Amino acid sequence: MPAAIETDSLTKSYGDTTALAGLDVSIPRGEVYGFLGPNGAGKTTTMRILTTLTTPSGGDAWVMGEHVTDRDAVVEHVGYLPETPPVYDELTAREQLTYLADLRDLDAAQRDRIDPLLERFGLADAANDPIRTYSKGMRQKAALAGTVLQDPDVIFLDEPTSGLDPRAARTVRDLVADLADEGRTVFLSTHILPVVEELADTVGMLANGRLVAEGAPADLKRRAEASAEAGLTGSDSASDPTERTLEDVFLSVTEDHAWHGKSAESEG
Ligand SMILES: Nc1ncnc2c1ncn2[C@@H]1O[C@H](COP(=O)(O)OP(=O)(O)OP(=O)(O)O)[C@@H](O)[C@H]1O
Repeated sequence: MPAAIETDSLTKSYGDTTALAGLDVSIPRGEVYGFLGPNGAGKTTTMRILTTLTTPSGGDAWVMGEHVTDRDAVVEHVGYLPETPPVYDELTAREQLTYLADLRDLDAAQRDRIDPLLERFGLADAANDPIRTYSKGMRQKAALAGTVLQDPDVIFLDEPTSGLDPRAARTVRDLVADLADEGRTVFLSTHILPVVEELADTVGMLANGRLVAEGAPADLKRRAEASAEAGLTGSDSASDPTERTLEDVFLSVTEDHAWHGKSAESEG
């Protein structure tokens, strides 16, 4: 059975800027993969390639065994929640989901998911109110409902909790955990380390378009502890190696790779 997501030496350039410099990942079905990286590392570019919104410059990528150049085959399998929720202020949540169902030519069985989804995402009472009256968390939930409407196998989420208050962020994290429990593959891009520590089975750390570390969150922390004890890495935030966090790992591996291309600072 093919992996949910597979990339082989995937590259993407925009003019002189190298966004991806040879990405190799293999993500089994049903896994929550936390994709971490500083600004400009290439996270959004990766998700846009894997959802067929942009084409790679080189290398290969497959989603559920379908090559990303076969747009019709890939879109059947994927849902994508971009960083800015794609919702229309003047529509109600129910109208937004119906509009998406029309746009994607969904069948009656898929349309029957609209009401249960509104219920599940806590939007049933507000389903007939215009989205412009929603809080940020409600907007994000409406967008996430749209992402899973066609029952995708693989869900790509770009910073799904960014800008939400703690309660709304908790709700979105719980919904992501539920989606994973249903056996879907979740590709979760974020800067927010506690979110991946809580949700991810595997974490991939990206810097300058390359994967610089990969493993289970606990394994990455153990590796960081071991290298700290050996005096190999230094981070101010964890003088006690037993208290190393994923953040320390993230900071040390992304710093080590800063010389590969443009530095984070030069991105503006
Ligand atoms: N459409 C584009 N045209 C030109 N350059 C682009 C374009 N999209 C991305 N880039 C560049 O490619 C690099 C990777 O960008 P990308 O958006 O994939 O990073 P990211 O990891 O998602 O960053 P962030 O965390 O800030 O969203 C950056 O240097 C960015 O400026």
